[in-house]
Amino acid sequence: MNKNSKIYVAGHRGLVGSAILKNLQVKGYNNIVTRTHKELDLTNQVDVASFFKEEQPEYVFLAAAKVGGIVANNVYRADFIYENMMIQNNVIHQSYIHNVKKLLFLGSTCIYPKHAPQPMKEEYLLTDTLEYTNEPYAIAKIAGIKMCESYNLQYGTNFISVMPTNLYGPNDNFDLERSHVLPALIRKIHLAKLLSESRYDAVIKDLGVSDIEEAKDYLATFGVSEQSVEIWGSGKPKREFLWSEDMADACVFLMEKRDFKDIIIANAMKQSVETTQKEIRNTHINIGTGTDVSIKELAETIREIIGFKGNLVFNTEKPDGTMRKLTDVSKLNGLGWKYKVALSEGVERIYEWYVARF
Ligand SMILES: NC(=O)C1=CN([C@@H]2O[C@H](COP(=O)(O)OP(=O)(O)OC[C@H]3O[C@@H](n4cnc5c(N)ncnc54)[C@H](OP(=O)(O)O)[C@@H]3O)[C@@H](O)[C@H]2O)C=CC1
Ligand SMILES: C[C@H]1O[C@H](OP(=O)(O)OP(=O)(O)OC[C@H]2O[C@@H](n3cnc4c(=O)[nH]c(N)nc43)[C@H](O)[C@@H]2O)[C@@H](O)[C@@H](O)C1=O
Repeated sequence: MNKNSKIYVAGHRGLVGSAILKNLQVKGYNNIVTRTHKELDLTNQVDVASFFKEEQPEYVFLAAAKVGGIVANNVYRADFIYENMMIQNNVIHQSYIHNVKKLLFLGSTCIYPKHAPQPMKEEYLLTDTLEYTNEPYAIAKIAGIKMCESYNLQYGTNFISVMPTNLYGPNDNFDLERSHVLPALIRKIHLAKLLSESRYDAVIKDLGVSDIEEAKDYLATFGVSEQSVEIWGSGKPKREFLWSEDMADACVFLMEKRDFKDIIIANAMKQSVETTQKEIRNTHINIGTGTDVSIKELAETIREIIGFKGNLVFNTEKPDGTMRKLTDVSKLNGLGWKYKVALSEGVERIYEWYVARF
């Protein structure tokens, strides 16, 4: 990519897309194309084809997707599989039709088997069954990886796939039902603290309701009160969290440095056919920190940073999901990239961002 290359960032207002856009702008890329969801619905085949014909982007970051936490994935199963498959089919296929030089597809570590050995290496893909709560989303993501791989092999395209761990940062979704754990706990614990300090105007404003009784009733449905905050599940599952701006930096780094064709050619030159085929099946790359914490530890860190004195109550009626999904990041580290923002620093930053924003 050179600084004048035409780059399309799909999903540029989301958690990851907004961080990729910022990273590219800071690095001096000056020919970036974007469309909001309202301007271009990526599930619409005809509209996506017209967009590519009109704009002819040279590089594509595919950060638009239907995304949500464990309950959203479990409840809106049809939406997760349908929308994600439609978005990625349209964008990947049109990128091939319009000779896009390189595309970066974002998968997720939930593509790996529920009981994969830890830490999870790229080669564990498709070796066992998936976690059921997010199976439709994971199957869509696996189809995306295989689509990139298949187009590369059949048509000689240069489409690369990355598998990020759980992400958090500015422009995240803070919805109490549909979001991921980290933004959900930031908001729940923040609101509990405001209640405990009788800062009712701030609670009403945050929730957009008309009075404090309505706010308290609503929060009670999520187990939030001045004395305590409900944490879903047992608190025992472990998760690995990566700051979204580090994630964006890794994406731009890989887009600049990594080529599918080079990997294939290099491997074919030096290895047996069998090893080359194995490598072709594992061209996706994990993006993460390589360290994880339990949900209980995460909740305690957030409670301490926010300064809430109440209790954390674990609701085991809610799903735990995968007990552990730690990435093996040796491939990424070997290419020369490592994360910068530690979890405690990231939680402080996102809490500041949340308070300033809301
Ligand atoms: N967040 C996480 O922890 C993780 C995310 N990922 C992956 O990273 C990528 C980005 O996720 P993230 O930034 O968190 O998601 P967000 O929900 O924050 O952003 C998704 C973006 O996609 C846009 N979008 C969704 N549907 C459509 C559509 N039909 N047409 C056009 N635009 C659409 C959204 O627009 P709008 O808001 O207007 O609908 C939004 O800008 C996804 O592929 C996700 O699977 C992978 C692992 C972890
Ligand atoms: C990124 C990843 O995100 C999803 O997977 P997940 O990691 O299981 O997602 P999560 O962040 O929602 O939960 C992590 C853990 O935390 C617990 N937990 C506690 N209390 C709250 C809570 O209040 N909200 C949420 N959401 N979870 C909570 C929750 O019960 C679980 O044990 C995938 O569906 C898929 O989208 C995907 O790839």
